[in-house]
Amino acid sequence: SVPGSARRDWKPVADAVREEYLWAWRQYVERALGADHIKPISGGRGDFFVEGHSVGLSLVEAVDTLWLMEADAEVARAVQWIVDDLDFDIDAPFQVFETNIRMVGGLAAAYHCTGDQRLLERAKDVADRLLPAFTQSPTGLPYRYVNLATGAVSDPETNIVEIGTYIAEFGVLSQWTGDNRYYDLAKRAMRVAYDKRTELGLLPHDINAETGQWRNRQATIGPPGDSYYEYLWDGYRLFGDPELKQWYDTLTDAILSKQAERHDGLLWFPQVDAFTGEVLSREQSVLAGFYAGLLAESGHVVEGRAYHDAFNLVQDRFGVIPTFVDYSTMTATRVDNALRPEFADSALMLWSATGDEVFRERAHTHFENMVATSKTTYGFASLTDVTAKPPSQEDTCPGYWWSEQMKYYWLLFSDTPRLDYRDNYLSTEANLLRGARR
Ligand SMILES: O=C1NC[C@H](CO)[C@@H](O)[C@@H]1O
Ligand SMILES: [Ca+2]
Repeated sequence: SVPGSARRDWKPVADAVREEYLWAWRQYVERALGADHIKPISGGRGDFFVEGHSVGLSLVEAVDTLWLMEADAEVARAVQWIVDDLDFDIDAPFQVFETNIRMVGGLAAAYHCTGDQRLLERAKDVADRLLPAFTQSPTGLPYRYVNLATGAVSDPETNIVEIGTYIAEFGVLSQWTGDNRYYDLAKRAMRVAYDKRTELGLLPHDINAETGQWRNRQATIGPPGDSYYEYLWDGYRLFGDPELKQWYDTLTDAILSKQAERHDGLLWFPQVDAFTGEVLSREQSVLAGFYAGLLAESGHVVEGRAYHDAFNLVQDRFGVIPTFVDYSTMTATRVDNALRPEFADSALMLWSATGDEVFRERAHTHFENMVATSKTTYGFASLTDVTAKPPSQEDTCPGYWWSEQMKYYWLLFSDTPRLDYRDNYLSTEANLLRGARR
């Protein structure tokens, strides 16, 4: 790490992050309180899960971020809305994966930060409404959708992300309520996929929840493979389960030996055929950038650094990382970017693992470029073309913006007393489930 004298004073950057965030929060409260999304260009309201049935997504995603920023009046306002107006008894199909990482996770994090028991009750309420997706499944792999009011399940054509990204949120619910059902259902689904790994030790990414059959041959560490691997490690980190670590290590060793590739001196992870190892595509999703942080925190620091170096070259080249780049030609094959947080996510993880200032510098560039390209009338907008001059915006702000990159920047630059920097856990949606210091 850098000697103290050379260490930059990051407080002005932390202040700027907090100022931008509280400005955006005021626009949301004034114009879209209770809506899943604010429309940042028009100031309108938008639904995420189900048209006409907002569940206050951006507000739920914001609570722990506001708390970490010591914006306690804003926290109280958000909690009041949740207690008074959030009702999950909605006769419509909700996507199980997205509802878990955003709503169960957001409410669980809000409870962890504030200690308000009513928030744990809400987290349990919505999690209980998701359970039929698991208990109705003949394989234990959850269906993709469940009706929150009737428990009717639908769509078995799923993937390893949507069957395998529950153990962090379900595991803390089991810990905090004493009911092991949540943990056991989440782990069982992960085991089913792991036990179907190929001879090469790789996993295809699409699977049928009713038959347990793989639906494709391609393996990826990007979507929809990414958070399955992330949650194997996270489940071990949070709950000490040695089986999860063994599954993670087995799959990660296979990925590093059969799904990693050096190109122009940089480390990349192509999509490969899980059964033969043949390279199928050298496109890299911006979402795959999380993997640099996961490798670093799980003991593969050299590879984690190298993968972040690769994405940093893309950030330097484009300013804002395109949704897909082909690393063999360094061209953008999809030029949009929906305010994706992964580069900042892994910068925080790598800074935590190494103490190396370079990761704060890279995250600072990510913050500055986001403000310069996404800030608009009533908030921050997703980009439709990062290569346009100036980059073009669309009238949407995703819920994860309220939970992810602004929190990563704040934790990187503020040294807030509200976080135990030595022992904490952020979920794949950056929900703080361990390490709040009240
Ligand atoms: O794991 C996730 N995947 C997609 C979103 C961010 O790109 C977000 O919901 C979360 O980080
Ligand atoms: Ca994530």
